Amino acid sequence: MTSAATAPAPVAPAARTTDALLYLDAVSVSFDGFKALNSLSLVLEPGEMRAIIGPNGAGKTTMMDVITGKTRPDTGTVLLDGVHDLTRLDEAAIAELGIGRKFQKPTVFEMVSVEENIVLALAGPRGVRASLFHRRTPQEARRIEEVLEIVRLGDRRDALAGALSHGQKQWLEIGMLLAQDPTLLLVDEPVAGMTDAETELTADLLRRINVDHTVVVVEHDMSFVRALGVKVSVLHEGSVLAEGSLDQVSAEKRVIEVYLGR
Ligand SMILES: Nc1ncnc2c1ncn2[C@@H]1O[C@H](COP(=O)(O)OP(=O)(O)OP(=O)(O)O)[C@@H](O)[C@H]1O
Repeated sequence: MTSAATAPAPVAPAARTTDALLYLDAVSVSFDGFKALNSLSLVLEPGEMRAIIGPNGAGKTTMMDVITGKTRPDTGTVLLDGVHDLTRLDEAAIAELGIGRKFQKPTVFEMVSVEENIVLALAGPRGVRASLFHRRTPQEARRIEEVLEIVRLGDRRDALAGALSHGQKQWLEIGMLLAQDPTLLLVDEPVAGMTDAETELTADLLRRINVDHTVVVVEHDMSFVRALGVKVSVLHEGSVLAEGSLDQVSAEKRVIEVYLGR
């Protein structure tokens, strides 16, 4: 029998330690001794949109992998909403908490319509047949309309996703992410391969999404980052080299040396 003196202390609910939506502190990741992240610290306020830039190999993808649970850091703190320790959760649990990620290459269901792609994303794990044939609730129907409108694909709703342009496929995939209404959207190089006009529209689209979502965008295209008009973090060799407006970081000597001036 356990005596009162040795009984385990009651577990207190996790105390909120920061007001940040996303809090990374001193995060390091090594691959065979090479530090892909080297004591990276980054704080994202609720409702913020942040652009992440930096040369190839700076650690941008690895940072996204750590946030989504794909890669476990060797050391460091990663908190969502000040209470959820993301280093202890797997990818499914992190997605469940409301972190959605869009990879660089669009992965839409090409053989079904644009609208059906949104329906499938909205349904989550309900299964393809069940989601395409079940009767939509008014709330679901409203959400589908809203998402189609935000990603500017209302007039292509009946087109097969496979028939869309590259840019439209990217927007559709962003729409599929939005359908699940994540708290935090991570978007990896959304405008790579887009025309200038599509790039401009994508900046508008992300600004619209940022009205009610927190967003992190990794991108190399500086005209796009300028159009976003948000705070920028420059990564280099696995840590943050500079932070501020694009004009501020662009004026920093080290940033010009390692990235912008090349
Ligand atoms: N699984 C892995 N095994 C070994 N090395 C890795 C692994 N993943 C990333 N790296 C290395 O870690 C470093 C950071 O890579 P990462 O992909 O995070 O950079 P990045 O900033 O996203 O680059 P890019 O702009 O080219 O996408 C690179 O040197 C890369 O080769």
